Amino acid sequence: MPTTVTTPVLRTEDVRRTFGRGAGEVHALRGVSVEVAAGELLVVRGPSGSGKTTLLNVLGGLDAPSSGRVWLDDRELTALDQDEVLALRRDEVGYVFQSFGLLPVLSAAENVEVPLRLRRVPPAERAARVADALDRVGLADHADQRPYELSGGQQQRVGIARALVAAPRVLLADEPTGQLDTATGRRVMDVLAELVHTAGVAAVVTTHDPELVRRADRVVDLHDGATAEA
Ligand SMILES: Nc1ncnc2c1ncn2[C@@H]1O[C@H](COP(=O)(O)OP(=O)(O)OP(=O)(O)O)[C@@H](O)[C@H]1O
Repeated sequence: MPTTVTTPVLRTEDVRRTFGRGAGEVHALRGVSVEVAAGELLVVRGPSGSGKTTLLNVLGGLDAPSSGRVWLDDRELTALDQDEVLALRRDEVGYVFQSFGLLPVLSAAENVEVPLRLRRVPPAERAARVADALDRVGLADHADQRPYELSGGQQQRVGIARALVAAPRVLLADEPTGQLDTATGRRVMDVLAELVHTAGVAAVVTTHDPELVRRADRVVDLHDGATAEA
């Protein structure tokens, strides 16, 4: 039987993150080693204050660990300078935010288009990719509506389309269903999980929702900044 070797796209090695000093020191991450492969949905679960957001920030290059290393493919994020990390983030990482993070003056299509403009994709290609991304999240008929004209679940699906439109290697989502009612959150999570699998993106999603965990390929529990595989 041939064995399938899945090389991780994103990986941390003994990452520690300490905030403050002396008596006020907080050890947000205490030696976290995680990895996620292409097409894999890794859910990071943990109580409030366990270090989930800190871990996502470190994975996405928004924050640097106090020690340890982060790799995106064969590039060590923790060894790059700020401009290189910025470029990598722009080109290879998509984010989904708990509060959707859509620009209120832009239509759904224009919101989804933003990452393509940042990458200087030509207009005709932008239009085709935006239409395809909206179609994939089931919002082809809502392209011209502004965020306030959409439900919470629809807004988050726009957020997912925007995160994936530029075909990033990595998708990071911090409690993406945290602002949605349970049923809507689960439908949004179905869309997210399916797109992660079809797009082959390496995804890390934090959550409290036990149902969301069910859609994960792998679950890591975080407690006081330390991990245990569930
Ligand atoms: N910039 C910072 N300065 C000081 N302490 C911080 C900072 N960011 C996070 N922390 C602390 O690190 C710990 C982990 O925080 P983090 O936000 O990563 O937890 P979380 O699991 O995402 O929590 P929640 O589920 O409430 O969002 C907490 O004790 C928090 O107070």
